[in-house]
Amino acid sequence: MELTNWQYPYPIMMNLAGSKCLIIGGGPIAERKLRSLLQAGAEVTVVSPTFTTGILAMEPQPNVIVKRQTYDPSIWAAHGEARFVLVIAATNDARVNRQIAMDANGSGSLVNIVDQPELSSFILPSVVRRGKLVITVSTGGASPSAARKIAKELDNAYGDEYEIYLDFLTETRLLIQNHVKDKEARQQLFKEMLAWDLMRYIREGTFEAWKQQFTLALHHTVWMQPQVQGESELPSWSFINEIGQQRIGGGDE
Ligand SMILES: C[C@@]1(CC(=O)O)c2cc3[nH]c(cc4nc(cc5[nH]c(cc(n2)[C@H]1CCC(=O)O)[C@@](C)(CC(=O)O)[C@@H]5CCC(=O)O)C(CC(=O)O)=C4CCC(=O)O)c(CCC(=O)O)c3CC(=O)O
Ligand SMILES: NC(=O)C1=CN([C@@H]2O[C@H](COP(=O)(O)OP(=O)(O)OC[C@H]3O[C@@H](n4cnc5c(N)ncnc54)[C@H](O)[C@@H]3O)[C@@H](O)[C@H]2O)C=CC1
Repeated sequence: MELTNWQYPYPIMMNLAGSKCLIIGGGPIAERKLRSLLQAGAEVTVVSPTFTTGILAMEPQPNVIVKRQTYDPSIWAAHGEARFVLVIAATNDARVNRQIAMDANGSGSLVNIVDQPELSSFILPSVVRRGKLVITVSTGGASPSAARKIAKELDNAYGDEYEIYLDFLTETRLLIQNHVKDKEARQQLFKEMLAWDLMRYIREGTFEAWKQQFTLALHHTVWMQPQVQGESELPSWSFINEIGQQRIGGGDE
């Protein structure tokens, strides 16, 4: 279906930890959306007269509130000031879903109407995760199956080593941010880090040994010595870069 009012979707990553969300409907589609909202740390109210066994199994969780009733606009008022950040209309009744889209208007909530993307303010992509790495695929509603298929291909292409890799980059980036005061040197270093063949070390099993050597060497650089912090005379970043490129085992280069 052509999403007539979806000319140029704006992709964002949201922090939903502790945010209140609402799902109307209790079928497999509602269940799928509930699962992903809970993983994101949201507090979810689910309104429906019937539920899948999967939803009922999630009911005891402290951040799941189940209401056994058909949709009623009073849910907005009953909820008072604390508005729902996200609302998902996932009933199998297109008219009810449309009504929810209208009632949500002006509530400040973003809405996903599972059978009418043209009434939605957000839609969900297919997702592949490797720790901090999140790869999302969207076709803007053109073909959810195609989005899923492409995500599956990426799922195969990006292995678990990316999780280890990103954890290392996070750790090292923080360390460098805290210790290397010179902005240009910092940014140069972040770029250089990407050229190090760390994925190869991870695959070869030499990563842990390399990391130990790297961390040790990094802590011995002038940057890590408290007395030189903030001083104008900074050593060249290329020193750390040299350490980064030093391989351990796995043959020579
Ligand atoms: C617009 C959107 C709104 C939204 O839900 O956010 C939407 C709408 C609709 N989906 C329909 C059908 C199917 N959807 C899936 C699967 C997924 N659908 C998802 C997202 C989206 N689906 C949004 C657009 C995403 C995009 O294209 O970028 C995924 C990616 C994410 C998620 O749901 O979390 C998730 C894969 C998760 C994974 O990776 O596994 C499957 C396959 C399956 O279930 O296995 C089928 C059956 C096959 C088919 O139709 O292709 C129908 C027709 C209903 C009917 O005809 O009855 C509509 C309504 C319409 O098209 O009008
Ligand atoms: N966006 C997506 O990814 C997809 C969307 N769909 C659409 O999503 C709809 C829902 O799919 P399923 O979960 O498989 O349907 P389903 O028929 O299994 O479940 C519908 C649920 O909605 C509840 N419901 C019905 N009327 C209600 C009301 N007035 N108030 C509250 N709850 C109500 C029912 O009790 C039931 O729990 C489908 O009709 C289809 O159009 C289908 C496939 C994928």
